[in-house]
Amino acid sequence: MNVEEKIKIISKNTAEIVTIDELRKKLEENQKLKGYIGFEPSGLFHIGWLIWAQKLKDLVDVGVDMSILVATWHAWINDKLGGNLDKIKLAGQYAIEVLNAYGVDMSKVKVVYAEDLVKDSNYWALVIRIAKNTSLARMKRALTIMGRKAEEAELDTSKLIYPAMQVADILYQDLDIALGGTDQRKAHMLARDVSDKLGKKKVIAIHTPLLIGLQGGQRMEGVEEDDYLASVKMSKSKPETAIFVHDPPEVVEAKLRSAYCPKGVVIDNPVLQINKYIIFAKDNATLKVERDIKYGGDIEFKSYEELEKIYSEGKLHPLDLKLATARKLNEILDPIRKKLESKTEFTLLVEELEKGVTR
Ligand SMILES: Nc1ncnc2c1ncn2[C@@H]1O[C@H](COP(=O)(O)OP(=O)(O)OP(=O)(O)O)[C@@H](O)[C@H]1O
Ligand SMILES: N[C@@H](Cc1ccc(O)cc1)C(=O)O
Repeated sequence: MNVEEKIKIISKNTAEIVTIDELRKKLEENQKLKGYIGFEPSGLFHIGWLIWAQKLKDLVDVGVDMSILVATWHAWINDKLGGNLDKIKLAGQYAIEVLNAYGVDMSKVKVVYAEDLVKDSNYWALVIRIAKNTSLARMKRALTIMGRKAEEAELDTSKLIYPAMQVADILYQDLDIALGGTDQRKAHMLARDVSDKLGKKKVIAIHTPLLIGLQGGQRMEGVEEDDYLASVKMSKSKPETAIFVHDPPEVVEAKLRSAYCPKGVVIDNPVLQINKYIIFAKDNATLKVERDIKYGGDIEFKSYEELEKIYSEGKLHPLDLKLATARKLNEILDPIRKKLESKTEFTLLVEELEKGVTR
């Protein structure tokens, strides 16, 4: 695979790469690249996460040495799962299982637990050096990477340490690439800025888009784009906005039937976004819409662009799109559901998490 082919695969369905020139240079120099994504293991895995899971897969496919950080301590700081570290760890194993079932070749991905990093005093030296090079205001603003507002730094002091830890995760592991949704941007920019001062490698940030929640969104003047997206994204702590990977087929269909999807509207339409970022993210994907002959008969889309065009022209009824999307999404989720059903420890965890999601 040549450099341009690699770049094409890496950049497909990304919101931004900071910077693409740095990435190209490293690929041209044939450097062996090390990348990571971190996540807080705090419960149910929703389909928004499949967007970065796909990118994780792509990066593995082009030969990047990827690791996944199970951010147990970070989740604990962020008050997830009632502060129960055992449950947090189990939720981490559950997410790894989902990634495996989704088709990420986990034999090629190193799984790192936050415990592995925090046991080394050098890690903590880095955290302090990062804090020393970051203003309090910037550290507070970075709290959006944990789904919190800057003011929430006042809740307890550990929250202020979280962004420095996330930056230390990157610098400590000497990474070339940090992957995450666009809401992780502030951590990655901070890592890039302090790396110069600390004489560390400047990480390349790859950001995947945030899937909007099933309720869609209402843009308001004066609200910054990042804040808007963070408030309307599909989120596990707002289960009513989300389709979870373990949801049974009929639940997936019911959720899609009631999703925001006005006729002809493309912007912030979750059903179209599911097509763009999840269904058509797969090679050679198609979407078959079954319709009565009097409504134009069956139609098969071979690319997302084709689908978007027809939909924006009002030539495809929302319900037809929703039902076709449910069918296709269920095909993608089927192997994940089957894998999870066969593991009782995870079925119990899912049941428990469904009863009382804490953040
Ligand atoms: N709706 C989404 N679409 C795409 N990626 C997402 C979405 N929500 C979160 N992510 C990405 O998933 C990773 C884990 O995020 P996070 O744990 O904050 O998920 P979450 O569902 O928003 O959880 P919480 O509701 O607990 O904040 C991050 O890289 C984040 O950017
Ligand atoms: N901040 C990320 C989780 C994370 C934690 C530590 C990291 O190094 C990376 C990512 C989130 O909320 O999902």
